[in-house]
Amino acid sequence: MSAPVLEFEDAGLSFGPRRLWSGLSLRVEPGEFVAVLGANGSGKTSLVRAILGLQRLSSGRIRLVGSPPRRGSDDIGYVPQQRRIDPLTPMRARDIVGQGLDGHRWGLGRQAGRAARVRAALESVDAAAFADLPIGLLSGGEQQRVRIAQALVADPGLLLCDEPLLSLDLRSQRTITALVDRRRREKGTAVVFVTHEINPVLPYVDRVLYLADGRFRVGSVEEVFTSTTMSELYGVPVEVVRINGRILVAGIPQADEAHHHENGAVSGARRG
Ligand SMILES: Nc1ncnc2c1ncn2[C@@H]1O[C@H](COP(=O)(O)OP(=O)(O)OP(=O)(O)O)[C@@H](O)[C@H]1O
Repeated sequence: MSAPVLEFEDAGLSFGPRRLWSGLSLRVEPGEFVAVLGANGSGKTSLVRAILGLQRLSSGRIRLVGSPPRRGSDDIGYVPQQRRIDPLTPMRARDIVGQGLDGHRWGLGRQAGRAARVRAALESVDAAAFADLPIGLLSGGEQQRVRIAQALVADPGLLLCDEPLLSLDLRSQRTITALVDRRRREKGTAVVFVTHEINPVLPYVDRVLYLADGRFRVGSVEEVFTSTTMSELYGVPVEVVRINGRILVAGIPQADEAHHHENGAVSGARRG
């Protein structure tokens, strides 16, 4: 078996008396697509911060290509939560992608080599056509493709995405998820993809890490998205049904119908 790109060993994180998760063991292999789901406040972003070396664990350890996480690691391409960029931002798409090389081993190379890398990264997300456009003038979905190109330009072993689909329409969601899938298939890049909505990633996910109420479950979609597992995780009856290939989850405590259920799906929850 190949060495894991990312490994959690009996990892735990608590803030004071509040336990987000503990006893988490997980190996993410090259090319694997792992979706991280859970209610608001369940600890998804804290998990991302721990992988980035920005948050110390309370127990256990994380290994990234065999080493402890550290800030600015070459091994991670990070896509932060989607947010609109100011239309007046003067940078071009290619400048944004080039920032992904700053501080990396590729960043100091010849200018021609750098330009070729940036071009290849933009092509890999089908964004070459807007390389010279100001980033602020692109649509939300186009901006997100540029962010993914920035994350991939230094050729990391792990693509770490924190809710990259937020505020994107269904078509853009499909484009982004398909591009991420293509990358991991072609280059073996492992993917950890935080999302509150399983349906957009359903065709691609190998495993799910679902966080809830200090508990978690790791497994295939079929293993995690069952009424039994979800009811155990939340400690109340939760119903999971499949309709037309989509997963609907009903009964998560204090679900905020308005906040998280775009596309008609019910799979998130907001805890007050
Ligand atoms: N540095 C910190 N100190 C104390 N509590 C923290 C700290 N960071 C996060 N928390 C708490 O830990 C919990 C989990 O936060 P986190 O942002 O990881 O959740 P999340 O699953 O990403 O939520 P959301 O879906 O709303 O983004 C929250 O209750 C948060 O207030």
